[in-house]
Amino acid sequence: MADVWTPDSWRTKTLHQVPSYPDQAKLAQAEESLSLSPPLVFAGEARRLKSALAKVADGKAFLLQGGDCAESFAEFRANNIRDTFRVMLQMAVVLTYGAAMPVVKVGRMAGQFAKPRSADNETIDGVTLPSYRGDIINGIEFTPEARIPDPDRMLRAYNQSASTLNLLRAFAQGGYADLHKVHQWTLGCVEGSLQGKLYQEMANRLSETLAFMEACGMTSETTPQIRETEFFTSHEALLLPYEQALTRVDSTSGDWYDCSAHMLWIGERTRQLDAGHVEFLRGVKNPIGFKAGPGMSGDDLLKLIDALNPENEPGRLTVITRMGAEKIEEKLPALVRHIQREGRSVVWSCDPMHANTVKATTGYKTREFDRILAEVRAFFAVHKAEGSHAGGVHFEMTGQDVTECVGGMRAVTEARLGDRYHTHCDPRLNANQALELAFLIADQLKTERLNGQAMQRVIAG
Ligand SMILES: O=C[C@H](O)[C@H](O)COP(=O)(O)O
Ligand SMILES: C=C(OP(=O)(O)O)C(=O)O
Repeated sequence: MADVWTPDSWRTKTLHQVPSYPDQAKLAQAEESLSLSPPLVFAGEARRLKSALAKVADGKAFLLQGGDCAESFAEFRANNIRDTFRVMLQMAVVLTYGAAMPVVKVGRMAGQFAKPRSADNETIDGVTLPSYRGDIINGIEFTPEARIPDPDRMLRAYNQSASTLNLLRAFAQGGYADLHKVHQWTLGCVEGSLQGKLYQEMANRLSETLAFMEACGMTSETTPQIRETEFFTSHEALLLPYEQALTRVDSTSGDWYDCSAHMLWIGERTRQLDAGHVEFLRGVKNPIGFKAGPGMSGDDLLKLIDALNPENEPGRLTVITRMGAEKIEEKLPALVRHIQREGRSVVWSCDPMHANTVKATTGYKTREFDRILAEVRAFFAVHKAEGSHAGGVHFEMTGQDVTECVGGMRAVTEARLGDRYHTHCDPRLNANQALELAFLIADQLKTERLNGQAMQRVIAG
């Protein structure tokens, strides 16, 4: 790894999953245009998220990270943004209730466009074309023209991210997220389901509490925590020309921040220690994460942690494990032990989506809700056994009533996958499935909290 980091030092490294643009002059123009455009987030916000994540690392808060697998130009609608935001709010309320601790909300939104792929090419009916890599790179249409990487797509993704972020900020701070509106966040597709009913009951209890607090003088006007919420954005920092172009020096601290999102992560396919993505992210001061799949050894994990967070700063690093329901109990304990033994501070988060992808007999890429649940349950069990904090979850989900993952209480069956299968890449949880998971996690967090209290009583004698 080069000693001196610069925003472009990644260019001297091996690159995985970054496209070669045939039109280099157009690429340079797009990068120039982005580098002259306003940042999407500012450094102070990224620092606030880092402080919030430091509390997660310390066992005093919980991270909820979720949103689209791949944002797309075609699905860019205010209602889609609002509905995903609503489900995130609902999940956060459910989790806050269970955990009795703050929930840090981070969307896979306003920038989650680029996708790493398992194969470079795709073949349909004997025709082979380059794979689709997300709307920021090429088009999903199966034509030779659409699949050519086009640098102008970066500008469109930037503009869409700016509008999305603008709306998210308005929702989070403009009154929509006021806790008095807890009943109104319910989506039509959730009404009448068991999780919808559970949510209504919890919302009723919350309303009573708010009425009590109001009687004590704490209202939306007096208490910003009731009136508004903090909502952060994140995406996989895959397309490095785009990330570099949005990287700026913060005038307050003199440090570099990638201002395309508050938090960035490195994917499972691009976390090689000596390659470009690790090189780029080690130099920006945002809170960052990386995915850890079942092939990760304790030593590899430690090396990556030390490369990305040499000062062991709490909140800087989130390890997003994605082991698969079958492997997590075998693989995760050793990693947790190793990191505890070496005294590193990380947020442990569970992505139960990416190692549980299967192909349905109908040909659709899907995930079984039961396996997602099983990975989440095992994640909590392992952390409980190792005495560490199960810090967060990371989901691909949407507020839309899609049929992409099979199972759940309002079961999506394999035969119905085709009804509303809209994802541009991987299958997402729909609103009902996401809320069902939130209730399960809330139960786990409640158990963790009550066990902790019991332990405190024993220690106190
Ligand atoms: O979302 C993540 C990846 O891009 C995705 O799982 C890769 O999918 P593929 O195996 O279809 O390329
Ligand atoms: C590609 C992703 O995940 P992973 O790197 O874990 O496969 C993702 O989260 O979109």
